[in-house]
Amino acid sequence: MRTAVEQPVTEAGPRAGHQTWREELQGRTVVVKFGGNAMVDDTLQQAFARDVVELWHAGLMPVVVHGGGPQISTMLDRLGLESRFEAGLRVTTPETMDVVRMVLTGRVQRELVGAINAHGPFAVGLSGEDAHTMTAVRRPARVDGRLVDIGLVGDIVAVDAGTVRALLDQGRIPVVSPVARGTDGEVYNVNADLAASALAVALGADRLVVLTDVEGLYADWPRSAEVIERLTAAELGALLPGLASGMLPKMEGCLRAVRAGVGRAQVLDGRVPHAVLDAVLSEKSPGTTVVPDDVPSGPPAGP
Ligand SMILES: Nc1ncnc2c1ncn2[C@@H]1O[C@H](COP(=O)(O)OP(=O)(O)O)[C@@H](O)[C@H]1O
Ligand SMILES: CC(=O)N[C@@H](CCC(=O)OP(=O)(O)O)C(=O)O
Repeated sequence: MRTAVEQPVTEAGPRAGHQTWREELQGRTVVVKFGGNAMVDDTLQQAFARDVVELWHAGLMPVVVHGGGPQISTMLDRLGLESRFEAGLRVTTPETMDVVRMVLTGRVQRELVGAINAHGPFAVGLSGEDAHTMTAVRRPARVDGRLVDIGLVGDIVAVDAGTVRALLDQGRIPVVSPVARGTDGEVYNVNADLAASALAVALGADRLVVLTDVEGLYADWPRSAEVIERLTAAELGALLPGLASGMLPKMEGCLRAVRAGVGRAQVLDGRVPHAVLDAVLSEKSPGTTVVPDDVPSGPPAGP
């Protein structure tokens, strides 16, 4: 059971149109992945921080997993190092890994923790490395049917959610960086969508919400901007091999989550102010929603 943090928040409160706040929201865990592309706009980052605090006030237990791909690329560029991706995953040399760790845990996570804590003593930042929260093994990328070595990129094989759960029980909002300890003693760079998915599964979360810089999964990207509003895990499984770039790990994360018991996974446009709040607290279901195979078709009801 969650205990209240000491300092009450005074400025955050219900937004108009959210009369659907209900008893059933109490105590639900929602893992929110905040993508690096949505983070480059400072106003959006402040709005996101406020939304997360509002979710907390509504009785939910939000957990944030952040990205930072563009921020890593900018820093690599400044240092004269190359940014290269295979199947949406960054090719990570030991030199790159130092920069990834520094930017994600040292800068992006700190900024987000600061933005949330402008509303009260809520956020506590941690890296997937801390207290064995995330353990990974080296993963290659699949490119044109071949497995390609991409260096220190990890796939999560174990999550110890104890520290995150303890923070939630204390009334905190954990902010987690997607860096993992390897079973071989190395430190691994983990795609943030896949890290959020693994954490959502380990926490038995009700929802995984992924904020990005497009409206959702486009059916025929880049030719058309028609968003797929809802699909089952089986339908997504069939589409997955045809997906490209950043959308591939994102949808792979959604698929893994709903297959492993998360109630639903949503990909939303993080450029829309308060997207996460509208998606979680109202019946509206923008973006793309992935549901388990046994959920009947039609608009999803409630959280
Ligand atoms: N089918 C698709 N639908 C939508 N976006 C797609 C699709 N395929 C590839 N993309 C690309 O994926 C990008 C989102 O992934 P990414 O850049 O990794 O974002 P984030 O930083 O939020 O994780 C979009 O901006 C778009 O360029
Ligand atoms: C292996 C891998 O690709 N890791 C990502 C980690 C950050 C991330 O995923 O950030 P976004 O969510 O903003 O894309 C990277 O190095 O860019």
